[in-house]
Amino acid sequence: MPYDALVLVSFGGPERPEDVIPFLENVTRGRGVPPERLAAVAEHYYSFGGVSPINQQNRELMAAIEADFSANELPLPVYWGNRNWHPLLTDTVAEMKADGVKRALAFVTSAYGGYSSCRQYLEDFAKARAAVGEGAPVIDKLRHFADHPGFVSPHIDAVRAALDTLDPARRETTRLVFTAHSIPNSMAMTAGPPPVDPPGRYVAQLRETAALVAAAAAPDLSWDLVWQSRSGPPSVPWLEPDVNDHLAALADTGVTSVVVSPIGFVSDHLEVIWDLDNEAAATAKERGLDFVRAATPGTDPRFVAMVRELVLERMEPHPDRLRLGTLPLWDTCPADCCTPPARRPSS
Ligand SMILES: CC1=C(CCC(=O)O)c2cc3nc(cc4[nH]c(cc5[nH]c(cc1n2)c(C)c5CCC(=O)O)c(CCC(=O)O)c4C)C(CCC(=O)O)=C3C
Ligand SMILES: [Fe+2]
Repeated sequence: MPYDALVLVSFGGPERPEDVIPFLENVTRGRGVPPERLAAVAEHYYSFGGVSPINQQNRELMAAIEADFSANELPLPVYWGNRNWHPLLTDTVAEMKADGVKRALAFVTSAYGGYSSCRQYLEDFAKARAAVGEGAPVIDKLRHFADHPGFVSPHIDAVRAALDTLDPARRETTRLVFTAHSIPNSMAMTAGPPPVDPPGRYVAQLRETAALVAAAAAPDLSWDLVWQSRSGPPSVPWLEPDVNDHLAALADTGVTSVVVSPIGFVSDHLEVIWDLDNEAAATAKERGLDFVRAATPGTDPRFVAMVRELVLERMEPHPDRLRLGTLPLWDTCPADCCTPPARRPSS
């Protein structure tokens, strides 16, 4: 077997109030995020006792992957490391080296292309390996899974289940609203291998996934793809419309009910439970919209099995790709894919 471990790599989040600010500093170092935005986001974390749910969700995902590997006789140990908070990827890579791991596959908890969602993770691998030095394992990232049935099917079922809670008499004025993390327009325009076709790989993949989920879950309903959790200085343009503005606009055109499906994410982390369950839900209420947020894959068995399928696929010489979409796909990103944004001096 050419690989001897799997490493789960994620964003990371604080689990104690005193870790919130150091975590936010790690996330935003050199990114030009204004202090007012940071202070506001710190409050979102404090309102949950300073505990982001993301680490516990990754512990559960890791346990589910281990159980699935073992049930399917795939003898790979599973590790977990984060970009921004403990367990930090560098410490994990050091542990992997100490355990004698030579060559690992990485499953990143982000389905799509783009700098923040893909290339920055490759940079995280390189930084961690450089810090560990001689003998650090090689780390190969598994492919984008935006259109993998193990990711799309749980989203389809979640949208169906959400729709089932809404008033069927209002079906004709019900709308599906898919959301993903906003990114700067400039980052969207460089997402993918050059020359990047507009609107960039991140947006193109999200549109394709949204279309797949909508077509299967509710072909009779209209849908939109909108953006959430905008960061950065107000002067820098990010993908729009924001989900809150969009909900208000929908209410003005006679929509009565919305299912909000966070297809940009794999679990109910803080961006989901604050920005949607709290903020977007409040916007909907203010505008008199019936609102229901669809679930994320989390530890859905199909999503967990997908990780194994991606690993096995990667070990095949001529892999048969399990996928529902048609956008170009590759195992190894070209070196000039998703160019990093210009760095801003840290404040
Ligand atoms: C594309 C994308 C994903 C999806 C792909 C992936 O999952 O990787 C994602 C996920 C997440 N983003 C998260 C949290 C944050 N993101 C921030 C800031 C930023 N995100 C960006 C993009 C993305 N972010 C960008 C371009 C910035 C500006 C700074 C920069 O240029 O890098 C900030 C700073 C404060 C602020 O919001 O301004 C925080 C706290 C959490 C953890 C939630 C938890 O704790 O449960 C998760 C999963
Ligand atoms: Fe983010």
